[in-house]
Order: sequence, then C-alpha cells, then structure tokens
Amino acid sequence: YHMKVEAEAVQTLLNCRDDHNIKDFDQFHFSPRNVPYRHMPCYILKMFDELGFIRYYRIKRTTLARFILFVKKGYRDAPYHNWIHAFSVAHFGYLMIKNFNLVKDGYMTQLHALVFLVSCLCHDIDHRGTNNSFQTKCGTVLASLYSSEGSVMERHHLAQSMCILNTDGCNIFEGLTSEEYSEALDILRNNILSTDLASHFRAAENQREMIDQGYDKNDPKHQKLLHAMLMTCCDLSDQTKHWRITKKTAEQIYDEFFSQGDLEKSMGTAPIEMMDRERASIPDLQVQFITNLVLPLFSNLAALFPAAQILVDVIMKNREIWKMAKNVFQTYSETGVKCMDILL
Ligand SMILES: COc1ccc(Cl)c(-c2nnc3c(C)nc4ccc(C(=O)NCC(C)C)cc4n23)c1
Ligand SMILES: [Mg+2]
Ligand SMILES: [Zn+2]
Repeated sequence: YHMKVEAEAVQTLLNCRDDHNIKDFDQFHFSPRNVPYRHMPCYILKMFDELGFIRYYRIKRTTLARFILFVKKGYRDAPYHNWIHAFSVAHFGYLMIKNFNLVKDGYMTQLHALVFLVSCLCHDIDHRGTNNSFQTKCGTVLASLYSSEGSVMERHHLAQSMCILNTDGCNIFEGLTSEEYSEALDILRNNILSTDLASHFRAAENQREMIDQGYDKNDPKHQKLLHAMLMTCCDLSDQTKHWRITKKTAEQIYDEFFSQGDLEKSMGTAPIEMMDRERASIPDLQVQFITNLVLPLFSNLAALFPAAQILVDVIMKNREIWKMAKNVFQTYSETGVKCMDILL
C-alpha cells in the first residue's frame, strides 16, 4: 500500500515557525513528550536545521518535510511504540550531538551525525506493539521474512525506512556523493539493527572494554560500538527524565506487553511473566531493568562523556522510587488493589 502525504501538509510544515520556541529544548532535563503533538514535525525540521545538516548536505527543505511526514505516517498507534516515542528518541539523539559535541570533538563525522538522527527517527517504524519472540512464536509475515537472521522487527523497521527513502521526493540523502550514500545506508542499517535489545546485550561487554581502553576515534569497530551504544541510550532516554515521564512510559510499555500477553493466552500459549498481567509486578521488573540494563549503559556513557553523570543520577533516583513503590505495591496488593496510580 502506498502512504500518501498531502501537499498542503508539506507546505504547512515548511511554513511552521519555531515561534513556539520552547525554553530549554536543548537541555537534558527537557522532556520531548511535553511538546504539543501537532508541533513535533516542526521540531524535527528545527533539529535538522540547527545541526546544520540541511545546509551541509544541500537537503531540499520540501524533501525533508515530506520525509518527516512519511516517517510519522509510518508509525502505528501503539500504546508505546508510536510516533511520540520516535520523536523523543530523535530528540535525545539531537541532545547528545549538541551537548556532547559529537561532531566538533571528532566522535562522529557530520555524515554519521545526520544518519544517527535519521536512524533515531526511523528506528521503530511500523511497530505493531509486539516483540520479536511474538513474531516467531506466531509465525507472522515478518517472521517468515526475517526470522532466519534474527532481529525480526528491526529488519522490518530498516526495510520500511529504505522504502521511504526510495519514495519520490523523500530521499533526503539524494545530495550525497555515491560513496557517502552507501556509507550512510550502511550506518543506517547498523544503527537500526543495534536497537534490538538482544544485540545490545551481546555488544555491552565490548562497549565496556572500548571505554576502559579509551575510545579510538579512528577505529571503525569503536565507531560502530559507539553508534550502537548511543542508539540504545536514545531508545531508553525516557529513563533519564523526571519520575512523571518514567512512570507514564512504564504504563504505556506494560499496556503493550500485557496486550501481547492477552493475545498469546488467547492463542493458547503462555506469555512470559513480564507480559502476563496476572503475574507481572511492574516495580520489581523496572528495578531489574534499570539495574541490569539502563544503569550499566548510562554509566558507560558517563565514562565517555562526564556530562552524562547527571543522567545516571536521575536514573538512580527513579530506581529508588520504584523500590519504594515495590513496598507500597506489596501492602496494597495484599488488599487486592494492584494498579499503577498508587504511585505518586
Ligand atoms: C531498546 O529496545 C527496546 C525494545 C523494546 C522496549 Cl519495550 C524497550 C524498553 N524501553 N523502555 C523500557 C522499559 C522502561 N522497560 C522495559 C522492560 C523490559 C523490556 C524488554 O524488552 N525486556 C526483554 C529483554 C530484556 C530481553 C524493555 C523495556 N523497555 C527497549
Ligand atoms: Mg525497537
Ligand atoms: Zn524504540
């Protein structure tokens, strides 16, 4: 099927002024989820502009506007894996490029940074609110296409992104030389595939070693490990925000997980505990997720970029609140009340 994006929507986006320029948009404490939904495409355009990508790579504004609207249209209305998630992931990518001076300090070339931002925006396109093991377990079309290589959903997100780039008037990379173009697609592929948490677990040890040895800006292996690490940081960036955001994100994620669990039950298979609304204890699961994944990841980031230490502090604070919630949940669950709005 062919997604259509009306010409007037492109025009409206092009005319958008950032007169709604929000305070602290380029600060780590800013939550992109507070940007009005209808202004999100405009802020994506603003980020590309501000980072100098439009000038540097002679990207036609109409092409970028159409690309952004196609990507937005490519997201479904899942509780968590929707356009707002994509916007917030891209915003964190913008924050890191800007606040860690990734290009200025030579961690990335300008091309790598452009592709990194595009990867963030596209990394979950056409997500259905179900995870990789669901695709394989239920033998979905996507599993038949990609399960032999693994990272089923991520390969689909990549394929959808390529499809949009190949759509008339949407190829924002058309101004690149042919070798820049093939490098861009190679980095886009690695970045999107690296958002599969399973591949993050495989790479996490190497990321740690890379940082202990000292990051070598000219080592292609280090560059690839850094991109993968930064992609996962963006994907999990809700964890670095105020508790209200962290709590809201958890509600959306477990809304998705529990719906998948319900679906699996209706298909006669037993869901894993994290997806079973009868068994899952959200505070416990979140304490584990933060301890085993989020904290090690952002501690690695802070080892490389000391400015990220404030993010580690916020994550630890949020974990403390989940730990308190565990006790609150315990007492309430004895009395049968088991819901998220117990939490402050
Ligand atoms: C980076 O890629 C992804 C893909 C999908 C999701 Cl939902 C997330 C994600 N983003 N925020 C969260 C939070 C707050 N909690 C989570 C709890 C569990 C899991 C999960 O998939 N656990 C199984 C795995 C460890 C084998 C993911 C969670 N998550 C990240
Ligand atoms: Mg994903
Ligand atoms: Zn994501």
